[in-house]
Amino acid sequence: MNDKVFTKPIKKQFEFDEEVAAVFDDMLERSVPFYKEAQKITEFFALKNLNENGRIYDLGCSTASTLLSIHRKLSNKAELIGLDNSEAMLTRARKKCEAYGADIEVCNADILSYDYKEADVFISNYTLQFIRPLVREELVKKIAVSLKKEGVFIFSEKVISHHPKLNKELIECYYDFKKEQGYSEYEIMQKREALENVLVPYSEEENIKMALNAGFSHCEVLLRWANFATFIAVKE
Ligand SMILES: Nc1ncnc2c1ncn2[C@@H]1O[C@H](C[S@+](CC[C@H]([NH3+])C(=O)[O-])CC(=O)[O-])[C@@H](O)[C@H]1O
Ligand SMILES: O=C(O)C(=O)Cc1ccccc1
Repeated sequence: MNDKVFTKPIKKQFEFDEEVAAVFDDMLERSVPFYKEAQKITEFFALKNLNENGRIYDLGCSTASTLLSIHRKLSNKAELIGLDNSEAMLTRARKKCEAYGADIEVCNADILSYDYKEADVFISNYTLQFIRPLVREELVKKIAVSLKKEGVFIFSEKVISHHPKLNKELIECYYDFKKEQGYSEYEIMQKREALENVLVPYSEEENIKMALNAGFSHCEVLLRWANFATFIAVKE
């Protein structure tokens, strides 16, 4: 279904409710530049770092698109676990997994309080940005602790620049992208307002610092387009 969520006046802050979940795959593909490329690069590095009988967690899995793309390429036995706290998203995730006959576990859980088992790979695409900064750092520490030695954490985020002029231009560049995707100026402004204080982006440097502070030995960018980036953090 096509995303028309912000064509009418908004009454509340942005939420991952039934209305958003129903159009979510279209919303993401039209709202995140190079979404499919970010998914492909996530899939590549996830598979490279997954051992036989290993485990991958996807935090904020939404409709399970990323885990399904990994599942399609999987040649060894592994446990794929998707976590999300929106039942509306998980209903769609389960339907898709069933349709593809994919053995993926999807759980309704808060990624902040979940009791993680040891894993080879953690993924969290466009989700940390919705976690309050103070607890965001704690979550990344928890991920680092739960990873095996040499395990990786792949995450994607909307990013800001601390150079005011450049930041303004990055946002302008992104709004041009959204217009090209068929969103009207009204929809763009409505969504911007709904996301205020809900989506809190860090800069590229702040994301890398956060990973290093959390115990990762290395973190770098795999892909960046204007204000969207995909990172990989490695645990030694
Ligand atoms: N505390 C939380 N606990 C669990 N889930 C949460 C929490 N907070 C938010 N979520 C969930 O995180 C997801 C973020 S969307 C991820 C896209 C996906 N990764 C993709 O690549 O297709 C990103 C976006 O919409 O920009 C939503 O499904 C929320 O319900
Ligand atoms: O659409 C936007 O304005 C964004 O910042 C990206 C996004 C994509 C999907 C849900 C929330 C934010």
